[in-house]
Amino acid sequence: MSLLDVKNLTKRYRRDLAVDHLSFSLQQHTATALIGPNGAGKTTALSMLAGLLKPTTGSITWDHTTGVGFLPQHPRFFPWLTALEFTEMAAKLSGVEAKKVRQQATRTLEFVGLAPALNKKTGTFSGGMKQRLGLAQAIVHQPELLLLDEPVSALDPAGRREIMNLLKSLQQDTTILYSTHILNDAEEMTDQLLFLQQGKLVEKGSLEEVKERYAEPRIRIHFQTAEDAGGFSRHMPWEAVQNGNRIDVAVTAKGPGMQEILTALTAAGDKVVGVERQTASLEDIFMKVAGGR
Ligand SMILES: Nc1ncnc2c1ncn2[C@@H]1O[C@H](COP(=O)(O)OP(=O)(O)OP(=O)(O)O)[C@@H](O)[C@H]1O
Repeated sequence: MSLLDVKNLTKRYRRDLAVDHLSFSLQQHTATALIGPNGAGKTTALSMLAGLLKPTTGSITWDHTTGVGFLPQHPRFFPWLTALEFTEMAAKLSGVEAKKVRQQATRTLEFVGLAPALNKKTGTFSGGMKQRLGLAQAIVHQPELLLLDEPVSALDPAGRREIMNLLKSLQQDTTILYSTHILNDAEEMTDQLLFLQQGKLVEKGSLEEVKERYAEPRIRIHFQTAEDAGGFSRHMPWEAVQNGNRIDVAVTAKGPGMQEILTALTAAGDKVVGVERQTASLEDIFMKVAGGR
């Protein structure tokens, strides 16, 4: 069942189209990753969905009883409030019942790993702590739909891992739409990928569908030395890319078949130390899509 339907959503700033006829749906309890280069329109799209920005044209259809939580790209806090005071304020503003506010805020702060900082002023918080607090204010009212603008991009790898794990645990009973620059994260938590470029949706589908569409299998061959790799690729009739002691051979309709490669490898004997099959990573696909294939 779709929780939200977006049709031809467009935002124009003077002559520039920041978001250009964007259409997609969010199915309940799924995670959707919105990816695209700087300036692609991710923040503008999320801000319209969060109701903070008026679309120029297009429609956003959803059941208005659905609770929505939003984490902006650069969340701001009142530095003189403690984490608990701030989260309680967010809970009240989001309509949490007065008698449940304290308990709900405390539990949420514990969930995002801020239990030791409950009574610390937010003005003293590190970037990672602020990001956790931003997430806490977005989820304190247990929304069904969570919109997150770059929830992990500002964090170090350990912080990213932790927040991604928190988001994955929320995914069981929440629908999540999040933007990210970190493609490994998108690969990890996504039922649907939306690639934005210059405001337009240029690719959409599940991770498997998108990978299948851009699949370009390659065989990676590792040699003892870079000289061995160079010698092999010079005497080989196929197109290969050398990188130190390894080469990548594209397996295409016109290129070599597996059998031919294996025969060539046998001839190379003990200069070869390993062979592996590679498929396109999301990073490769992103470069192709963003590069205007
Ligand atoms: N208030 C504004 N006035 C004019 N142009 C704007 C405004 N906000 C955004 N834009 C333009 O709209 C386009 C999309 O910007 P947006 O911030 O939505 O992209 P983004 O994908 O979130 O980028 P980033 O990854 O850098 O955050 C950009 O060309 C930007 O310059």
